[in-house]
Amino acid sequence: MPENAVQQAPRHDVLAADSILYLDGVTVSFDGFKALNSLSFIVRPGEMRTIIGPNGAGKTTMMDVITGKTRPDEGTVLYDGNVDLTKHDEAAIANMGIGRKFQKPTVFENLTVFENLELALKGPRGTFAVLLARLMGEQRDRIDAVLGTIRLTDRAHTSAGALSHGQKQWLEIGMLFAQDPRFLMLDEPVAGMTDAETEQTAELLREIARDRSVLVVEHDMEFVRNLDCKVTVLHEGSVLAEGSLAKVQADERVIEVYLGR
Ligand SMILES: Nc1ncnc2c1ncn2[C@@H]1O[C@H](COP(=O)(O)OP(=O)(O)OP(=O)(O)O)[C@@H](O)[C@H]1O
Repeated sequence: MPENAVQQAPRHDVLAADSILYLDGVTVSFDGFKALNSLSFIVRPGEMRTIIGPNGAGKTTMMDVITGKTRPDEGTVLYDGNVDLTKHDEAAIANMGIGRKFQKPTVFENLTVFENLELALKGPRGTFAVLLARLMGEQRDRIDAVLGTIRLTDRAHTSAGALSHGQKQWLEIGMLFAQDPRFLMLDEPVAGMTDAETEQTAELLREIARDRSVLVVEHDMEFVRNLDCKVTVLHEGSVLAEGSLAKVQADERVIEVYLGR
């Protein structure tokens, strides 16, 4: 190579540099069927992103790849610009600050709201034994702050089992938020919520997203509109369209495979 030639950086180094999540050409096959088919998209630090798409588009598989539950057959999955997530297991990835909320709430019904948050704060996947340890003042303040964010301050000493479905979802979001993740993924957080709860959930997620990255998989278009962020449309394991909700809603291909049905 001539002495003054500029060496071309690999594409992913350039594009990944300013990303919290970078997927490039990610393929996952199940018995020859491609659940993800060269999936590529980028989430910037501090960004909130919604992922929409018909059933079977690959949304769950995508989250499984990010959290280390499923290994891709091909492709690049980088966190924070340079951490190759395909080389780490689920526990290590959770410890890096990637939180995932599954569709159904899994709070401890017999414990109070406060105790649930206390467990979440005492360490990932905390045990009951840690309840015996005294809370530091700082942790108490953190729980109080989280209670405010998830709109459950006045339910702090109610048992979680007595909460409405929507409030249980908020509590679980709070349990993840308490651990201060840098990147939070939520799977259909408003499924089964009332309209009022759905609206409040959009508000609380926008608050949470002020100082972290959030990725929301969702079908409820009114909720997606309220989140007011960039939307990525998945179809057959790849990105079909990306942009503002208005832009993807006007896309003929999106209407055909998803919205128009
Ligand atoms: N473990 C598996 N073995 C075989 N096929 C699978 C497996 N997991 C997912 N699939 C298939 O891969 C495709 C993508 O599934 P995935 O669950 O990721 O889609 P999705 O977008 O999350 O759908 P939904 O909105 O219904 O949850 C589907 O056709 C599904 O049947």
